[in-house]
Amino acid sequence: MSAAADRLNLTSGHLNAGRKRSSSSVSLKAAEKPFKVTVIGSGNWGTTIAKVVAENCKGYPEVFAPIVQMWVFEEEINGEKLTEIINTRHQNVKYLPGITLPDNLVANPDLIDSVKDVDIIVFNIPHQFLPRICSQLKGHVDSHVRAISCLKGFEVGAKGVQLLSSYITEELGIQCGALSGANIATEVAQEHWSETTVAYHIPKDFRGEGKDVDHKVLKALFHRPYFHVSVIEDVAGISICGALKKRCCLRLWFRPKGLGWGNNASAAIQRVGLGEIIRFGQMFFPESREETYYQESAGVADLITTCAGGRNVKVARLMATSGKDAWECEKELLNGQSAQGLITCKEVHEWLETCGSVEDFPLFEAVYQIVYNNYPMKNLPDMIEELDLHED
Ligand SMILES: NC(=O)C1=CN([C@@H]2O[C@H](COP(=O)(O)OP(=O)(O)OC[C@H]3O[C@@H](n4cnc5c(N)ncnc54)[C@H](O)[C@@H]3O)[C@@H](O)[C@H]2O)C=CC1
Ligand SMILES: O=C(CO)COP(=O)(O)O
Repeated sequence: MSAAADRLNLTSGHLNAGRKRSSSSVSLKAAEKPFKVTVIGSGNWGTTIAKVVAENCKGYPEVFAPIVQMWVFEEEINGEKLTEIINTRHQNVKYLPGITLPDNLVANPDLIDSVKDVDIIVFNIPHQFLPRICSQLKGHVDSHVRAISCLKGFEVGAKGVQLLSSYITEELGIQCGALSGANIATEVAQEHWSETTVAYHIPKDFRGEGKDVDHKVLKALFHRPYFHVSVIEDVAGISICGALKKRCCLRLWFRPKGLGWGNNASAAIQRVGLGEIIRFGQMFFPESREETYYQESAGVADLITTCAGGRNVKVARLMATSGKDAWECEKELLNGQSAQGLITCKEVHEWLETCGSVEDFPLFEAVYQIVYNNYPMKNLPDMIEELDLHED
């Protein structure tokens, strides 16, 4: 293949050097052996990202193998296996109804088989299932494999609070970046324009352009005309935003409306929440960059969209208006999907308690007390105020 012919032009997007956007096309070297991609997870976001990835794998056969495997936690829907429904009718009728999936996306219920000979794994499951998935994958994933985590959450355990990408790297011995943004899954699935942020560090054992995953390959894998990708280095920054915005703050965002308060109250809570997210990053992940919170889709933009229409907000709204507990509301509203804010809220509280830092995060703590100890929501302003006074 000639030097000119073995390079592809990605003209629809911009690859970022730091935050400098370039509107010029990106030249991508054809892969020596097209990268084989597997998506682990088939929920609302898992299926959406699998659709995006499968479209691009079909579109760039010089870079990616055309068939994309999607590992599905098998279940029966009206007597039919979900994998069979996806592979024959090309729809995930339970988690992403009404969206036609590309026919090169193959649902596979066998986790180990789905990662056979794979080069790139895209993790996309609710974070509470990650430890079990990783323990099953151990020994079945070669160290040359690269990964991207689309999960939003932390792993909190004996080692403290860990990014999920770092957890995957530690458990499986593979380089892992992250994808996070203002991305309500159904909007992306319907191809309504959205932005996202991918963050990835090129590892020391990088094997070279055309042989290994770099920022251009990741851009080609995730960028669509309706899904614009910026690729940066700050894995910690985008992961912290994704985990904390909905887990610990967001649930409150809709509460003001549930309580009959207005936009001013919502804005106040978002302001305090953003401050606490940044403080959390600075305290526990000093490598994260403050500008990521303001400039990237994964930062304040995700905060805004999730407050406006995310699942955690819907759960919070029902809690506020019905008086039911969070888990009842999750069950009633989400048909098997997960409002993971409920779990992260507790995990973060326990971690802050261990560190003696609860008082540095009055809003996070107020959310925890409301969800787990039935503190009245209407006391929120005072709870934040009181804790502020404590600080003084
Ligand atoms: N849905 C959304 O709009 C967005 C979600 N995210 C994040 O993406 C990640 C994945 O979320 P979704 O795909 O929306 O999941 P989801 O909330 O739709 O969860 C359902 C998924 O969990 C699976 N599941 C149930 N029990 C399981 C088990 N025991 N083991 C393994 N899997 C099991 C189900 O089969 C299904 O695929 C989460 O971290 C979420 O925070 C990020 C951006 C947008
Ligand atoms: O992460 C999301 C949007 O970016 C979706 O948040 P929810 O899980 O609250 O729906």
